[in-house]
Amino acid sequence: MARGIRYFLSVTLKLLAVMLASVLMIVVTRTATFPSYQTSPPACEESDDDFIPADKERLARFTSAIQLQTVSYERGVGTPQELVKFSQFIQESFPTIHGSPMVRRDVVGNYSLLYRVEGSDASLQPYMLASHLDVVPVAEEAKWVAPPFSGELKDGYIYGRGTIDAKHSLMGSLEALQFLLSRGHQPKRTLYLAFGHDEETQGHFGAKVISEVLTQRGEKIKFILDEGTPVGDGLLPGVSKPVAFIGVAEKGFMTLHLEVNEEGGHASMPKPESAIGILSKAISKLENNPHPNMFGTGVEARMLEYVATEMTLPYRMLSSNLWLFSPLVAWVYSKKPQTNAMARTTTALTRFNAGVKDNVISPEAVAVIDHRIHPMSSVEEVMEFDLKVINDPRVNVKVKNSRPPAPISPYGKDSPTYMMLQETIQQIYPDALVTPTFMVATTDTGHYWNLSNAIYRFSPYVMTPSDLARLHGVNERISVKDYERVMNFYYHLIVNMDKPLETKRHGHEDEL
Ligand SMILES: CCCCCCCC/C=C\CCCCCCCC(=O)N[C@@H](CCCCN)C(=O)O
Ligand SMILES: [Zn+2]
Ligand SMILES: [Zn+2]
Repeated sequence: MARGIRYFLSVTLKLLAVMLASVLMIVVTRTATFPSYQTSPPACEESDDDFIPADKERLARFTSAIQLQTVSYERGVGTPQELVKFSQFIQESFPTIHGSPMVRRDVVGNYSLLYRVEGSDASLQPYMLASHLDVVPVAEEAKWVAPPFSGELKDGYIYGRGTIDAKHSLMGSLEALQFLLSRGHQPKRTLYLAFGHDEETQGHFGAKVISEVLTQRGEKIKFILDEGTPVGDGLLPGVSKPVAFIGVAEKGFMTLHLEVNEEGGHASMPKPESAIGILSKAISKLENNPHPNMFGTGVEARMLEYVATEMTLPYRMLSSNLWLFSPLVAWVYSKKPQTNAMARTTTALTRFNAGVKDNVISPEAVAVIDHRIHPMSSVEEVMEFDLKVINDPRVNVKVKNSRPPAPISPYGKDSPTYMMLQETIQQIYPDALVTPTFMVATTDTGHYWNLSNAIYRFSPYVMTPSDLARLHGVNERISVKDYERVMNFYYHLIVNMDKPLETKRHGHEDEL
């Protein structure tokens, strides 16, 4: 009997050893032979007169744009006078654009701007560059090193609300267009510039109306580029080179209104449970029960694979073997807010209101939850999960607002438009790696899904880990160098969009 057990154990151990050796071999082989998704930057044809310098005039225009306090507060509550001023300022600052017979300008939804620059080849589908005129309000003004609406230049940086979100792309694309038109350039492909005025409150009166206008015109758009993920410096562990993240998708969102109504009364005779207590328990359950970690099921995994060959060895091994290490990477990702946001549907408790007086038991308690929905999940799945977690019929849960995750736009070598974007990025950042990702925040592109199946979100400035907090936060800023890159990025993009969307180099047919 004992011999039998010994034999069984030794066979099992041998089998395990063979399995382990095989797994090890696969891991080593994949690490050594994993394909590279990076392409070498296109040859540099740049000359001095093929470059937009961040000179005094251009910087002054950008500063003036930052000084306009185009704040969006709540849906439908903004700063109309400032938006009108911004619109006038744009008209005065870019006379070549506004005087060109090729350009049609429409004010849409009262304050948003839609420009159409007529291309010479009507057989080509138009494309669209998008941004927004509005900004978020300023909090903690005392902590700013320069006044938040000053556009002040300090140590090579321009400070101010809107410098990175997102007046750089609005002004940068206008500068590029003005530069090209002033040299007599007519684009081959028709180009739209779309600037919503209420992106920060979901674009219901701006981008949504722009989309309706374009739909009425029967437009189908070749590709759309909006504000988005940046060129990260130190954002991706294991990669020392800068990484340009192209947002090929975007999380959905669901804003929930939670309400509890109970009997109020005199604070001297409380019941065991109050409206405040019941709601607190519900939201505490939501916070303690995060939505499932979905890392490895979507674009976030491709993001790592695209840069795997450029990573330091341990990271390279993990990223080229996600079939095995996905659970480990998922766990690591869950540890930091910015990576956790890529791994799961997030739950942010953003408002909590109750009570009117110290000695009155509040009959009502209200909270707001801001969920950002992972591209592999859905509005329905998130709601079902929450109701199960709360599991209390006294908590009334209503959806204030929601949007499903965005469809995933084509990416990689099979997508000529993505490759064109990649090459344009490399013209500005020759040392950068380029990888697809999804946006954890939302953009106006949520209103453009019916216009195009190729929607990208990218902002051509560099962001370090410590810059993350500047976004919607204190000391938002962009370097002069980066603003110069932004202008030149749009310049190259417009020029590149006049070349055939290619084709031989990537093995595809020319397409419209
Ligand atoms: C491994 C990490 C790799 C991550 C790489 C990306 C790092 C992310 C860095 C920057 C993202 C910049 C995003 C800027 C766009 C912000 C858009 C925005 O503010 N949207 C608002 C819309 C509000 C609508 C009303 N709820 C939002 O999402 O809240
Ligand atoms: Zn923005
Ligand atoms: Zn924003």
